[in-house]
Amino acid sequence: MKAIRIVGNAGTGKTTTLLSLYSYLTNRPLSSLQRDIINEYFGDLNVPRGKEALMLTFSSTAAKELAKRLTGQEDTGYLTNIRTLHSFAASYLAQRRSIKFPTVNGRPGDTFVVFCRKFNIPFSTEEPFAPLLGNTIANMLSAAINRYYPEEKDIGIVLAKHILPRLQGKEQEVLLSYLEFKEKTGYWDYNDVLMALFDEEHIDLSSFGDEEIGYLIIDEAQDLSALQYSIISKIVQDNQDAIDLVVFAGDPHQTIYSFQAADPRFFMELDKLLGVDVETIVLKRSFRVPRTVSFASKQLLIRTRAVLNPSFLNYEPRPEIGEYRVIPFVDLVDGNTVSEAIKMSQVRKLIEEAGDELKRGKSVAILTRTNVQARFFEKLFILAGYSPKRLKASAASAADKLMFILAGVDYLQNGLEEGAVPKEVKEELFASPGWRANVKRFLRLTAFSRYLDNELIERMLLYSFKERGVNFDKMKFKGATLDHVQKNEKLRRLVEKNRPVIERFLENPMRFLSRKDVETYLRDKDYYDVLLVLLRTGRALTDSHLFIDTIHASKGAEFDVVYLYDSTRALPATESEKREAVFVLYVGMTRAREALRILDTENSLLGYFKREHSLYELGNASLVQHLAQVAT
Ligand SMILES: Nc1ncnc2c1ncn2[C@@H]1O[C@H](COP(=O)(O)OP(=O)(O)OP(=O)(O)O)[C@@H](O)[C@H]1O
Repeated sequence: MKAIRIVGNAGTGKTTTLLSLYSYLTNRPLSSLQRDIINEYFGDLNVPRGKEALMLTFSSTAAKELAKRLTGQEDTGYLTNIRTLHSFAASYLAQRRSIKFPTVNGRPGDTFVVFCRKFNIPFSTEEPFAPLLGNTIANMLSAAINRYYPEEKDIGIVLAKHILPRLQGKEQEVLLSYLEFKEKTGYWDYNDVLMALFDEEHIDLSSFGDEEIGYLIIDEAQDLSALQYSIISKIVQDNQDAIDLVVFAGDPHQTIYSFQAADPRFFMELDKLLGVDVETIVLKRSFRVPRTVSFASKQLLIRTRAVLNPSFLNYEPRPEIGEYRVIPFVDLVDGNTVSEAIKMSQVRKLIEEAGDELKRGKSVAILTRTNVQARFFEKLFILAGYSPKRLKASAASAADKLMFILAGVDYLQNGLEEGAVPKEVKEELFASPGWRANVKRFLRLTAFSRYLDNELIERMLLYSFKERGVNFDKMKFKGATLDHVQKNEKLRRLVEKNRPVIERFLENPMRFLSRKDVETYLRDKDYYDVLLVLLRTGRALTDSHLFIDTIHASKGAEFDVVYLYDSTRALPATESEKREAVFVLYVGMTRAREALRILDTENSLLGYFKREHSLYELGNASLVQHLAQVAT
C-alpha cells in the first residue's frame, strides 16, 4: 500500500488534484488539465488502476461540491463513494445493525436538535458557536468525544473525566437529560455513529458499495479529529490487502474546526499515525490568490505566530498584483435595524461598489464571522434589489424564498387568466416536479390555513382555479382528480360554503399573507419587513453572482471580489482560540481571486491583531508600500 499526503496553500489546486487522481485511478475520462496534473505529479505512480475509490471529506457541503465537480451536475446530493465520514459510518453500520434516528421532514434528523426542540433548549443550527445552552453542550460533547474517545475507549470515562467537570450545573443537567432522552427513545446521534464505527472489530470495505474499493482519498484532512483519524487508520489497517493507495490532502493553516476537536497535528504527522512511509507532494503555485492578498494573509499568520510549518507557506501567488484595501466601516449588527443601516453612507457606498463589480460580471462575496452578521448583510442586499446566495449546498437563499412567496402572490393576483402567467412563475409553482409541495407550502403561508382544514383547501383551491379558467384537469392531488373533487358532494358544499373566503383570497392574496406563517417559513421575523418593502415597491430582485455567508461556509470556494466583515465582541482568550481566529481570517482572505476588501470596524478582529502584532510592518518593501498606500 502506498500513502501520499498532498499539502498546498489556498487555491493551489488540492481539490482539483484529488479529483484528477480520482478520475485517473477509476478510469473515468480526464480533461486536458487533469491529464497535465496527473503527468506532473503522478507520472510514476505505481498503483493498479480500475478499482473504485472511497472519498471522504469533512463537511456535507464539501462532499456535495466534490460530487458536483465530478459529475458536472448541479444537484447530485451524495454519491455512494463520496461522503463525509459521518455519513459513511452511518451507512456502513446500517448495513449491519439497526440504527435509529429521529425522522425530520421524512429524513433522518439530528437527535440533539430534536431533543433541544422538544425541551425548549435554545439551539442554533445555523450558528455552530452561538453562545446558547444547546450549542455549548453540543460542541463540548462532540469535541470531547472526538478528542478523547480513541484514548479512553469508554464513553462513561470520557463523560466523567472530560465533559461533566467542565460544565456548569444547568449544563450538566441538560446533558444528563439528553443522555436519558437517547436511552428512552433508542435514538443514535452522530457521535454514537463515529464511536460505533471505531469500536467495530473489523471494518470491511469489501462489503461497502457495489465495487471493489482500492483507494481511500481524504480531502480537508486538516479538519479531522483524533477519533476521525483513528477510524481512518483503522480502515487502512483492516483493509491492507485491498487498499492500494491512500491519499490525504489539506492545508494545516486552514484548520477552522478546532471547536469540534479538529487537530492539524495528525495531518502533519501522518506517517506516525499510519505507521507507513508517507510521500509528501507540496503544491507550490496558487491559481487563485494574487500577490497582495497572498502577502497580507501570510503576514497575518507570521506576525501572530500562527504558522505551523513555514515551508507550507512557501508558494507562488498568482502573477496579478491584486487589490488589498481596508475600508472604514460601521459595526452593523449590534443595535441597528436593517432599515436604519441601509441609510448609512458607508453601507450605501458598499452596496453601490459591490453592485458595480456585479455589473462588470465579477463574482462578489461578503464573508462574515457569524451567521447573524451574514443574515444582516443578506437583508440589506435584498432590500437594495439583489438576490444573494448562500454557500452551503443545501441552504436555499432567503432571496429565493422571498421570491417564491412574491411569485405566488403575483400568480394568484394576475395570473389566473391563461397565458398571463409568466413562464418562470408557472414553473416555480406548478410545472416543476415539486409543484405539489410548492403549492402546499404557498397555501400554508396564507391565512387559509386558519379558516379551513389543510387538505381540503388544497383541493378547493384547485377547484376554484378551474372555475376561473385555469386547466388543472390533468393534475392529480392526493390521488384525487379534479373530476373526483367536483363529483364529491361534500366537498362541493364545503367550497360553496367557503366561497366568500376563497373569492376574497383570489381578489387580494396579499391580505391573507400571515405574518406568523411567513416568519415560520423564513425562520427569522426580520425578513417579513423586507418582504413587505418588496411587495410595496413591487421591486423585482436581480439575480447575480453575489454570495453572502460566513467565512466557515466559504471554505474551499473562491470569488473575484471578497469583502471581509470580521467584527466581533468576543476576542480570543487563549492561545489556541487566537490561532483558530487567525486561521478563520486566513481562510476568508484567501478566497479572493482579484480584490480583498476588509471592512474595518471598531470591533474588527483583524484590526485587533493589527494593533497587537503591528502587522504589515516588515517584509517585502514595495508590497508594504503598496499596502500602506491603499490602506490609508
Ligand atoms: N493545475 C491547474 N492549472 C490551472 N488552474 C488550476 C489548476 N489546479 C487548480 N486550478 C484552479 O485553481 C482554483 C483553486 O483550485 P482548488 O479549489 O482545487 O484549490 P484548493 O487548493 O483545493 O483550494 P482551498 O485551499 O481553498 O480549498 C480553481 O479555480 C481551479 O480550477
